[in-house]
Amino acid sequence: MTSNILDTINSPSDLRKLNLKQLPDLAKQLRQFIIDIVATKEGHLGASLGVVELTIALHYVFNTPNDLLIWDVGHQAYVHKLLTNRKSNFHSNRQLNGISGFPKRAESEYDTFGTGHSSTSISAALGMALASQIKGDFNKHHIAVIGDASIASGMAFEGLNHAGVTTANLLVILNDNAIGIDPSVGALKQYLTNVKKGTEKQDNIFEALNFNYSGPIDGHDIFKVIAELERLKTVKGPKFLHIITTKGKGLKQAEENQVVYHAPGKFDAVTGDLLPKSTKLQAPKYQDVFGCTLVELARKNEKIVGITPAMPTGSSLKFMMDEFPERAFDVGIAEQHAVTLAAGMATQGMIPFCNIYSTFLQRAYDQIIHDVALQNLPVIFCLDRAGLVGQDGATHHGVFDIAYLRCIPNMIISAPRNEIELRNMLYTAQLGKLKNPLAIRYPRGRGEIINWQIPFKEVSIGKGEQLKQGEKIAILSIGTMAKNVSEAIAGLEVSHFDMHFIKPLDETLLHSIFQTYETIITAENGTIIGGFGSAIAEFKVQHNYNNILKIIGIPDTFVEQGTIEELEELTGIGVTQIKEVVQSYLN
Ligand SMILES: Cc1ncc(C[n+]2csc(CCOP(=O)(O)OP(=O)(O)O)c2C)c(N)n1
Ligand SMILES: CC(=O)[C@@H](O)[C@H](O)COP(=O)(O)O
Ligand SMILES: [Mg+2]
Repeated sequence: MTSNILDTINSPSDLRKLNLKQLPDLAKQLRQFIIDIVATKEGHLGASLGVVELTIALHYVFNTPNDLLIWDVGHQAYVHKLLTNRKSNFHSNRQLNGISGFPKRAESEYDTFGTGHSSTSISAALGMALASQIKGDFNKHHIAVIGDASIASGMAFEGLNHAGVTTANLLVILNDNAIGIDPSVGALKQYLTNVKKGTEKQDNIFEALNFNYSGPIDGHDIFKVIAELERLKTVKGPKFLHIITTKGKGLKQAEENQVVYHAPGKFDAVTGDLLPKSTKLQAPKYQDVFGCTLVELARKNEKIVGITPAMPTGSSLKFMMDEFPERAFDVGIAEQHAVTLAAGMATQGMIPFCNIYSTFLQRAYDQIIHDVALQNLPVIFCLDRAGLVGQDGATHHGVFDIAYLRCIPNMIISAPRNEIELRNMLYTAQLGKLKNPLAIRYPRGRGEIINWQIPFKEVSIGKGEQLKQGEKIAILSIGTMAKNVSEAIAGLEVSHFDMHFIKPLDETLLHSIFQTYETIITAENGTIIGGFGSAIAEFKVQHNYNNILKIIGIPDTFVEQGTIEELEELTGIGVTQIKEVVQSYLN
């Protein structure tokens, strides 16, 4: 019976006391630890199982935290966290007041750079390496671990391009498991496949960029990885180590179903089987309302094209990709490219539905302005995961899109309050009457309507509606915040309006509201700064109204991880908090 080595390990200095022969057992124990925790606490499983040996080797060979290690995306950093003093509180991973699901500088000195969005590690590691050079610290190593999908993103190439003309002590480790969340795509994927097969005839592209390339080596052979890392420690300048791993390594189901086990939800730690899904009839996930509706529409409208930057499953664009592979594109982790690709298509009369999570669309901000809005091209941005997303935390909450889109001329910004409204907005967007870029924001998770696939109805752009009649106070909500509002004001003599659009505002309705009610409250699942409430405040000022105005939204702070209910309460947009605000104006 092998002793439990993991019990004796809390930090890399403990790890470095082990002899090589003990490391395979440690790897086994780390794998089981992660499986046991993620099986009940949920989280990202496959990626961490794929880098157990690599993570041990890195902390074994390099003098972390003096040597600086960055995990690209960081969803694969669970082993890293277990080996850097966070084993005892790893059960709090991704939970309110617990540890983050991604590396976070404030959490540990070993988390040298916060990640969560992909493809940042090379630039950050190069920045650290050049800083070390400037400071004359020539003994420090700077290591970026980046996956095969993440290295295909533009920003990663920008980092490689710069590093290749420096003498920085930088080691880029490509963790090549041939998959992102969904299978990786593109010419680089084909190139890497050929390199692994030994059939690549072209020059090595990383050597062509002046990197000292080594590999590909088996990323699960801990002795080989350690030996290669030891060798690379003595090599000067930018280095590139190509390792081959299996996502989900060590758990049969995770290896065989890598897409699902990227983040499987709860599962049986012993058998590896997913827990049975509830058989109760449930409202659909918003992503499925998007995915199924787009297929329905695409069957009748040949101009519809769908685009996703590496999230076919997460966005449910996979349904259209399956049925219309010639009109639905996974462009890889390339949000900037996705937006301008859509713009190009729109110039040719196509109707592009560009589906990008709210948080990931942040990466393509100039493309939205420069390539789409300035040319007033009718691109339809489907912002999934808009609002608080829950356990992914601060790097992933889609709370900035209202503010970052609202200031852009020509933009139309809609926020359907439920699944039927989302369907109708998608339907309206492809009628050919749209002359502007349109953003449709909707949340992560399920809606509330079981029978949502009903006949389409055209939406009147820029029009709001009254949902409830009351006196003195009017509460204006946007999007699915309507649900919290209607629960909060149940039984109260308060009027409730769903404004449907953040831009353009329904000014006719707003004038009537400001001329009828003393107090106006706004509610949104987005930042107070620059959001929907700010737009209403601007309207109030521009038209010299003196009504009382209270804005309910996400405060000016980064919101950590937790359940959506916990975070709504924490940020003041939960039912109880909204009710307290309303009642304070009723008394
Ligand atoms: C900018 C950005 N876009 C999309 C995502 C969503 N995402 C998280 S992990 C992932 C796939 C990463 O694949 P890879 O780099 O190969 O790492 P692996 O999971 O295989 O270890 C994607 C697309 C993200 N985190 N950041
Ligand atoms: C790590 C990462 O960025 C993605 O896996 C993200 O967590 C997906 O979010 P959803 O689970 O909302 O699709
Ligand atoms: Mg990968």
